Amino acid sequence: MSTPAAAGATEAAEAAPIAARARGLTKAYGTGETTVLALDSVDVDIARGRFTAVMGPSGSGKSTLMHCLAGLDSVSAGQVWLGRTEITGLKERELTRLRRDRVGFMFQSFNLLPTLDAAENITLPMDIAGRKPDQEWLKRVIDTLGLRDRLSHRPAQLSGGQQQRVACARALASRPELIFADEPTGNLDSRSGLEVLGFLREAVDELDQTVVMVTHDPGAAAHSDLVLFLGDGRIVDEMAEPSAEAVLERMKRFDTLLPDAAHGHISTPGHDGQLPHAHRPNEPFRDSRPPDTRRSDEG
Ligand SMILES: Nc1ncnc2c1ncn2[C@@H]1O[C@H](COP(=O)(O)OP(=O)(O)OP(=O)(O)O)[C@@H](O)[C@H]1O
Repeated sequence: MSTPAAAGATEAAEAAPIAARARGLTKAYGTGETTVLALDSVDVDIARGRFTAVMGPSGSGKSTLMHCLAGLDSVSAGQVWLGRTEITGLKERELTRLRRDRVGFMFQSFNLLPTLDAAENITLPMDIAGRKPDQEWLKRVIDTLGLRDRLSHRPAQLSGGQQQRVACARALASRPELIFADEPTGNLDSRSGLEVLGFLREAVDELDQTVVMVTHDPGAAAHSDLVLFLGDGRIVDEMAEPSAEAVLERMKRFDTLLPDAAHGHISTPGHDGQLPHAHRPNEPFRDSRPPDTRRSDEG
């Protein structure tokens, strides 16, 4: 199903296993004087089998980047590939099929259907696609997430953490090439959030899945292999093997100076010296564990 343009990227994709790639990705909202440049010529490679976190101040373009990489939003300029398939230029029907077959999504709001029980919610995307779940895989996902005795419960009968675990299982059920998680722990208490992060980590380490997670939380980002930092619609930095402390320190730098290369000057961000969302009173993860123990208490 590759387009001719995607065929050109095939060799590169084979040389370096990437799950998603963007080149010159630009996204503008609105027109004329009200135009907002949400993404400004972003080049990014999402490595296969890795856990990538996307961080940055509020309005820096995190969600837009995720939506464009996932084919949920159109781009204004540039190219995006999912695996070897160039998705920019695909028709909506092709995009829908591609998302359904190859991408898993987890959102802060869970997006579970209230009339279906947990088991039905987990397999819904596959049912819609007319695909039979791999029962062995499904069993593993359900057991790892501790959902075995909750399968017949509807969302209203589940706690927030359990609902998010169902959403996590749904994202994983079809063994997608790439899982996008948008603030997956945002609505969870500390313990449930750690569980979900632990499972995403395990999905990468044990099940060879690829995860891209947008988060405001340095502690959550510390579960990733690589943090991409967005500022003003550009990737301004990255950090491998992050610790919560190092991510927090990097985020603090957004509070003082933001390079505004597009306009050739340094500007201050438009908020009041607070980390965007990172100082939320209910923020569950930051500094909660020493970096050297961050993977041992999960699973
Ligand atoms: N549908 C839209 N129409 C107009 N502007 C938009 C739209 N969606 C996003 N934007 C603007 O694009 C910029 C990037 O938004 P985006 O939601 O990607 O940022 P973010 O980093 O995810 O922010 P947050 O951390 O607050 O969720 C912002 O200036 C935002 O106001």
